[in-house]
Amino acid sequence: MQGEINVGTHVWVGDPDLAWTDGIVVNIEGDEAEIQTSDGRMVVSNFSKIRPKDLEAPDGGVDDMTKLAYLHEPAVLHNLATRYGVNEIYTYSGDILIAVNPFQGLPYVYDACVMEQYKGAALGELSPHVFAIADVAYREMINEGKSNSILVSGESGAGKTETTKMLMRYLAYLGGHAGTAADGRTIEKQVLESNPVLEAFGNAKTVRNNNSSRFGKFVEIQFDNHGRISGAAIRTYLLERSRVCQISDPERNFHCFYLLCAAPQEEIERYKLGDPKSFHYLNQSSCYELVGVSDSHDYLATRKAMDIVGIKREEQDAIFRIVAAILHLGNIDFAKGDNDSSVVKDESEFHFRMTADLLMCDHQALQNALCKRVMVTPEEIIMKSLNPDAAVISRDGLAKTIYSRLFEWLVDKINASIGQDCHSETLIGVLDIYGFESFKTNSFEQFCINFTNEKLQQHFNQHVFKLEQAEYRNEEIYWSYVDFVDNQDVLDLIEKVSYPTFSFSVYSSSS
Ligand SMILES: Nc1ncnc2c1ncn2[C@@H]1O[C@H](COP(=O)(O)OP(=O)(O)OP(=O)(O)O)[C@@H](O)[C@H]1O
Repeated sequence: MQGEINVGTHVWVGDPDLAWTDGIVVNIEGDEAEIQTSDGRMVVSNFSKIRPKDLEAPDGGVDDMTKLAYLHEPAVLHNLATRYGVNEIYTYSGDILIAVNPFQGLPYVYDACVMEQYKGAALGELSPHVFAIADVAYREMINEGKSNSILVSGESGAGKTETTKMLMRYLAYLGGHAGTAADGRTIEKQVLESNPVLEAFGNAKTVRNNNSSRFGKFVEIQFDNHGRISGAAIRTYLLERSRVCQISDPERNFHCFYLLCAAPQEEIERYKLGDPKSFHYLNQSSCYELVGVSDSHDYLATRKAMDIVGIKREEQDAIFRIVAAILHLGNIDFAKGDNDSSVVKDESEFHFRMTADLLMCDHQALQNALCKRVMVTPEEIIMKSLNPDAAVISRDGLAKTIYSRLFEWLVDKINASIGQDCHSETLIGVLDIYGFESFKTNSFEQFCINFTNEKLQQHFNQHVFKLEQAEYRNEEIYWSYVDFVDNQDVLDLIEKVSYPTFSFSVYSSSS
């Protein structure tokens, strides 16, 4: 790189605030260059943070990164920023589509005329678009008779879920109107309409996104021999269970808790709810409301969406009964009993009774589940009393388990209502999954999320670098080897671990 850069060369130089800024090299000494930046500053930088700038790059950027003279970070970022400046949010990098979140409605980008234009157009014939990717997946499925998957990846708030919705809308447009539910609703409509229900129970406000999906989703759209949608299934992964009992400022718990606290008065009274501030699972953060969002409106909208996806009124009542039970459960505190055991504190008695009543379970059974641990050995079953701290862990374990089972039940219910086509031989899958996460404190959940992403990255590396380069080598084509970070060793370390076998199993009654 250093050889390409001389005094007078136009370059990009690393900048702590802007990531990269452009300028001209005015002096070189050893490993360092002095650069006059285009915003009038003089900076000195090591060559490792300097990249050559292509002066012939078109003013409006290029629609495919492979057309860039230099394919380095500042060139890629500059190209995306230039295009974003003229509302071009999509750019190709070969046959991969990069989407930059516009954070504003762009109806003209997604309307019916645009869908019609992309129908059957070859990739690259029209401007980069998410519809073009869906179109290729669909055409290849029809022409080659094989299933395809589209992977939507990116960090939180990047726009994965919105992109997934656009993909689904376009696939529904291409393959719509084959199977209909008994009441005349099409399968594709039911899949799209399941979004508000999944979002109410699986989404939450985070620091980066007011409506962040706290689960991964793989939607399978099944097609018949004529290329028409004949069934669908939604599979979910890695629900962030820990959020049920632990939230940090200024985040919120899953939306459904706040929706229920803003339900009509009659329901509030039925479930003995009230101000969200009075519930431990909600008041660990000072954020209760979202700007521009009405929880009471969204509660009614969620009920309506549940009607649409075929969840009966009595089932809906049962769902919200469980949501209310979890809120009461979180308010149960424990005092020290005899011999290092714990008992429910007197002031929590009301919440304890409400939890048992709403879960329709025996009071003593709930007390045991919270305050005792059952250990099963080959010889006997041992009941061990828990101290108050352990009982709190047990309580939170129960809340997380009930919530994640409720979520799984909802997904199963939606799937049963949409219906799968067991005769379908081809499908298009759309995977919308969290990107890499790295927080101040990382837990097992981050480990699972990052491991999944590392596996997906490896799949990408395998196809984009390894197989491609192997083919060049076989065909003796001259190319310059692309160096990339290969974390296969890390994956092997995790995946090939052999677990010791235990001679007895431990069963905790609450998890
Ligand atoms: N194509 C788009 N057009 C308009 N607005 C968009 C678009 N993509 C994203 N947004 C806006 O950005 C917000 C965040 O997007 P989205 O929820 O899709 O992100 P995400 O990558 O799925 O995040 P998370 O991983 O946290 O769930 C959306 O609520 C929407 O306001």
